[in-house]
Amino acid sequence: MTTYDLIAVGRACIDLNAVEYNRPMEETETFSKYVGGSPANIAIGASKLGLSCGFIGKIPDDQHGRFISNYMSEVGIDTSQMAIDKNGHKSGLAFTEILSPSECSILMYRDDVADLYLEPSEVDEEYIKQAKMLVVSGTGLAQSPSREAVLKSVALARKNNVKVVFELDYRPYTWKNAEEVSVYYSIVAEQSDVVIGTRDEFNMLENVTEGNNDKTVAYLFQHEPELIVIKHGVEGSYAYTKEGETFRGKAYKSNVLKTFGAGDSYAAAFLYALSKGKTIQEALQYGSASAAIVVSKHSSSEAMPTVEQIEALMEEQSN
Ligand SMILES: Nc1ncnc2c1ncn2[C@@H]1O[C@H](COP(=O)(O)OP(=O)(O)OP(=O)(O)O)[C@@H](O)[C@H]1O
Ligand SMILES: O=C(O)C[C@@H](O)[C@H](O)C(=O)CO
Repeated sequence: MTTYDLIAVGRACIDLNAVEYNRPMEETETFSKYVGGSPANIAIGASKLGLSCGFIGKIPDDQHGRFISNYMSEVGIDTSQMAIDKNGHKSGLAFTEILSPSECSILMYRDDVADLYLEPSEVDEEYIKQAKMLVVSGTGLAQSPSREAVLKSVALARKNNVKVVFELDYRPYTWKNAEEVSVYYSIVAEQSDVVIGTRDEFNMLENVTEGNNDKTVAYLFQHEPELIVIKHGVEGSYAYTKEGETFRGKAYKSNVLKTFGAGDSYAAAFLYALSKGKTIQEALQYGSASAAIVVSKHSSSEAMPTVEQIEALMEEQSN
C-alpha cells in the first residue's frame, strides 16, 4: 500500500534571506529565516500542492533542527524519518544576497553539516516501500555517509518499484572535484526513472564543458530514465521521453525579486502535475508557473504556491 505520493531524501537546512534587498550583503543587516535546502523545498512545495509527502534526512539536535522539523510537520510532511544528529553536527546555513532581480548569490555555511551524516542504517525499506516516488537530490551524494545512505535509498526504491526522480541539484561547495561529481551523478542518473537538472548540471554529470541536450538524452536513454527534463533558466525548459518526444516549457512572465528557489518550485509543481496524471506538456507549464511565482517572492519554501495560484497564472498568461 502506498502512503506517500513523494518521499524526498537529502538536506533540510536554514535559509537566511536578505531583508534589505537590492544591495550587497556587506550592507545587509537583517535576514529572514526560512526552511531551505533543495529537497526540503521540493517536499514543502509538493505538500502545499496537496501531495502526501515524507522526508528522509538528518537534522541537528538544537533550535535550528527543531525549527526545521516543526515547519515541515506544519506544512503536512511526515518527519518521522528525519534522524536527529547526536554528535553535535549543525544545520547548513544559506545566506542569500539579492543584489538585483537577476544578480543573486548564496553564501553557504556547510562545514560538517548534519545532513551529510545521514547513515545508511537510517534509511528504512518499509518507509520507502510506501512511496510512489523517491526524490533524490545530488548534494546528498557529495560525502559519506550520506552518499551511501542515498545510494541505499535508490536501491530500495528500485527493488520496490518506487519511481526514482533524480534532481541534480549541483552545489559546488560540498564536492571535492568534477570527476567525483560525474562518477556519482552518473551512477544515480543511470538508475533513475526521471532526471531533472539545468543544462550546466547535466554538463557536470557528463563531465563536459559544453554539452548539448541531444547528446545528453542519447546517453541517458541507453539506461533506465524514461523522462529527462533540462532547464535553461528564463529561456524555459525541455522534457524528453524515451519514446522520442520533445516538449518545450516556456517561462512565464514574472515580476522577479530574486532568482533562487526557481528550480525547487519548478520540480515540486512538475512532479505534482505528473502525479495527478497531467500530460508532460501540462506538467512543464505547472513547473514553470510555480517557478515564476516563487521568483517574485522573498523566500523559496514559504513562497511555494497553491494549485489555485499556479492555475490562475497559467490562465492569465495563456496566450
Ligand atoms: N526570471 C525568471 N522568470 C520567470 N521564470 C523563471 C525565471 N527564472 C527561472 N524561471 C523558471 O524556472 C525554471 C527553472 O529555472 P532554472 O533553470 O534557473 O533552474 P535552477 O537553476 O535549478 O534554479 P535555482 O536558481 O533555484 O537553482 C525555468 O525553466 C523557468 O521556467
Ligand atoms: O538548496 C539550498 O541549500 C539553498 C536553498 O534552500 C535556497 O532556497 C535555494 O537556493 C533554492 O534554490
